Amino acid sequence: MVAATARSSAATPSSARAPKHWRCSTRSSRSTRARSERSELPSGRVVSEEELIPLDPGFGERFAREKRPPCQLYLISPPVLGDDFADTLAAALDGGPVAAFQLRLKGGDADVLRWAAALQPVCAARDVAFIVNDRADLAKACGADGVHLGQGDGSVADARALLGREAQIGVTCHASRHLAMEAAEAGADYVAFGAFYDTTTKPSEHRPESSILTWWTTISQLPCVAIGGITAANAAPLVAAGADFIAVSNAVWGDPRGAGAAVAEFAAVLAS
Ligand SMILES: Cc1ncc(COP(=O)(O)OP(=O)(O)O)c(N)n1
Ligand SMILES: Cc1nc(C(=O)O)sc1CCOP(=O)(O)O
Ligand SMILES: [Mg+2]
Repeated sequence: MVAATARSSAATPSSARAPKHWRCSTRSSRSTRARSERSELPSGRVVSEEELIPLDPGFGERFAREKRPPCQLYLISPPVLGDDFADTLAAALDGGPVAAFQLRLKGGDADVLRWAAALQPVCAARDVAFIVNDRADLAKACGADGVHLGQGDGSVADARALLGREAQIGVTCHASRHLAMEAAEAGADYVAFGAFYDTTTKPSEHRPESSILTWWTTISQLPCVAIGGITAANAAPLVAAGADFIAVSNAVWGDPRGAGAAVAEFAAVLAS
């Protein structure tokens, strides 16, 4: 995905590719389907199996996990961008290794396209994948490397048809193993779990345990992203649990020392 080998460039904006071995999804689609069955409680409420059988926090210790590339940083833009944000982004990306940057703006199309034009070259010059949030059509319009889709942002199939096989398509999966398996089967390039910690950037009622990352990396080669309230001080358990990427917004853009210093601190955590 956004990644280990993100190779974004101005000339070939869609060239951020996942290593081939990260592309295939789950090892066994048969077990995937079995695990995602749904049951009906006596009350009539339909629940997924995962709600009935919580994950054993020690799950990962009983399985050998394949070695994966080290965890990388995935930056999420602030919700509102100041006039000098292109410079702020450049400072952030120069602070340490960053795999991807997501443009996450909730204003109009014109705002997204204007900022994409300003920020994409900053990312491309540094080999950082440029991902557009929510909208495959806008990702296509600006030649982004990919799109991040929430559960209400359209299907992976439609985004793939529009953006092509090289595009990086990520899917929000909250705290749900079921959603992650569905996303993988639909052809996503990464699954995102969150929010792991309190965050004011995007209120979330979902609070996964870090063990969901361990579970995912045990059953799937597809990269997983951890998001939500992540700081340099609280990232380590998520990295240890298996996150392939940590996605961060406020801890970088809100750092009083500046975004570059914040990225450098994350780099130190990821290197340790
Ligand atoms: C990497 C990553 N993970 C999760 C999200 C959240 O997406 P979504 O649930 O659609 O919410 P919004 O960000 O659109 O408000 C994300 N953007 N990126
Ligand atoms: C955009 C987003 N999605 C989340 C999810 O749980 O899916 S949490 C989140 C906010 C991430 O920003 P910060 O690093 O400032 O908490
Ligand atoms: Mg969304």
